[in-house]
Amino acid sequence: MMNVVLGAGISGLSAAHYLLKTAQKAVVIESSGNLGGWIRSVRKSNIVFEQGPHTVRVAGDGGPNTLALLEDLGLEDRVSAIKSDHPAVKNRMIYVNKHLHMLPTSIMSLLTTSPPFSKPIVSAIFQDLKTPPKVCEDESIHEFVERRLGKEIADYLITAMIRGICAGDGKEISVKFLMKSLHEAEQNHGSIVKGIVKNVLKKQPVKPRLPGTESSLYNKARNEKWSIWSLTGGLEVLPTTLATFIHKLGGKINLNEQCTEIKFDSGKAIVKTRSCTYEADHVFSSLPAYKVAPLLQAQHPIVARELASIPTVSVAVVNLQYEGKLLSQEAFGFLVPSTENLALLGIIFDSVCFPSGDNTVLTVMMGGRWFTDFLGADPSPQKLLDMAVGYVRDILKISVQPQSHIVSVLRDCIPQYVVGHHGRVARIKQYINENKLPLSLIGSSFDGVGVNDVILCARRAVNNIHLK
Ligand SMILES: Cc1cc2nc3c(=O)[nH]c(=O)nc-3n(C[C@H](O)[C@H](O)[C@H](O)COP(=O)(O)OP(=O)(O)OC[C@H]3O[C@@H](n4cnc5c(N)ncnc54)[C@H](O)[C@@H]3O)c2cc1C
Ligand SMILES: C=Cc1c2[nH]c(c1C)Cc1[nH]c(c(CCC(=O)O)c1C)Cc1[nH]c(c(C)c1CCC(=O)O)Cc1[nH]c(c(C)c1C=C)C2
Repeated sequence: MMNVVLGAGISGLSAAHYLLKTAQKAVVIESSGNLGGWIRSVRKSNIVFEQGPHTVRVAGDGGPNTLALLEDLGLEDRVSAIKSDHPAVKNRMIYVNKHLHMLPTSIMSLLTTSPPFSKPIVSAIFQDLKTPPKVCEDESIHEFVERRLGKEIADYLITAMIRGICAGDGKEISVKFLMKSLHEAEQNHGSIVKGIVKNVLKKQPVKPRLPGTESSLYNKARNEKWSIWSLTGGLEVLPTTLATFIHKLGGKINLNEQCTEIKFDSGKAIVKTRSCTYEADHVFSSLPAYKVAPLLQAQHPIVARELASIPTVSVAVVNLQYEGKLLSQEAFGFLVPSTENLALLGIIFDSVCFPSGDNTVLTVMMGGRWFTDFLGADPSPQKLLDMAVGYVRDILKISVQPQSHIVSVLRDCIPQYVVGHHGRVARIKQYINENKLPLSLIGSSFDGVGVNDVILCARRAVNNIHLK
């Protein structure tokens, strides 16, 4: 079987790897001159600055799968793990009313009142139990949490979390993005608490693990209680190592080649680029939905319209390095809820997460859903640097100038799973199935925005064409 994979980000490279491992052929077509898509690690002054993802989670459906991939690639010794008792895991803060507040983590802290909350978090349980259910297919995560758990939790916790995962607005993002099971609990049992209790009492069948996702590395991660990890040299080591394996297994990666059209004829796919036409048995597209839409427009305008309506947001990322240990809090970083009305989304304390010598390393993230409102259409690197340094000075009280910095604008880097997203994705998949198109849509626009999600999605897509 000849397969064309569009995009050499982590999804496209993973799909090619899985295809080649099952003795299929794969050619990867990438429009830019780089591997890894949004995974970008830049070494400067002997420090690795991450412009995209910083860490990957061990937990969740995709966690074991990614660790199995690392083991397959021989990257076990490069893993830099952060255990669950590390301050970067335990301590997360939010910035509210011009102050940083540690989020409650222990049972005790849930029982006591601590600012910015006016009641103990545990009181949300009573609100949930006394609130009648609202029957609905989907709604915003803010609306759901405000109704069931209270306005403060929705305003402070939920909007911050949504900014820290998809740089989006909690009032637009679907409840199913992060709280699918809690939404189902309300729909099926009338409240979150009742749903959770019923599920605990009803013996849940053990979810079978996807074959091939077992690994000694995951067992080690479990035994040693890893929570998140990165790689020595930066996360970009993962896509570059994948590319080496793809070449070794006989696959091809064509950089600087942009796909311009996909057509289907007699069960085959015709993929056009500016310089070439490829005939393939199957196409795996890992491009963001808004970039796949025009490629399908001529032959499949209905699905193209659905794809084009999955929005994205841009994020300005400013990496900063200061001499000396200047942070007064040991934490992963802090997030800014939407209530604060700031361009700043949050700051990651990289030097708390990973050893960085006698330096303070920070990543300032700005814009997201509010990019043009606060930063304008095309902010200059100097403006973004000044804003980032200003936030660090005002909030973290670090008033010296950074020794080095990198400013980047990540255009349309994170898809937004707005209310109705899951229905839209189901319709797109149904269209592809009904029309028997030899096409798999993978990447972060559809079934999860994290690194684990997109690698797992690539694996499932490759497994699925085997079954057809
Ligand atoms: C700022 C930021 C922080 C993040 N932090 C985390 C984190 O901490 N943890 C985590 O798990 N995840 C994080 N993520 C998410 C993670 O980075 C993404 O899920 C992942 O990188 C998406 O990979 P992908 O391969 O699906 O897409 P992409 O990386 O977008 O790759 C798609 C590729 O397709 C190419 N392409 C586009 N158009 C064409 C065309 N017409 N023809 C050929 N090629 C084309 C692009 O150049 C690109 O290389 C973060 C993302 C961002 C932006
Ligand atoms: C401020 C902006 C952003 C920060 N990180 C991201 C953005 C847009 C992107 C991102 N972060 C996470 C993921 C998903 C990973 C997954 O689901 O596997 C993505 C796409 C992980 C994450 N980061 C934070 C949280 C609460 C999560 C969810 C999972 C987890 O608990 O690890 C918090 C957080 N992100 C940022 C900051 C400054 C911050 C908190 C202090 C930056």
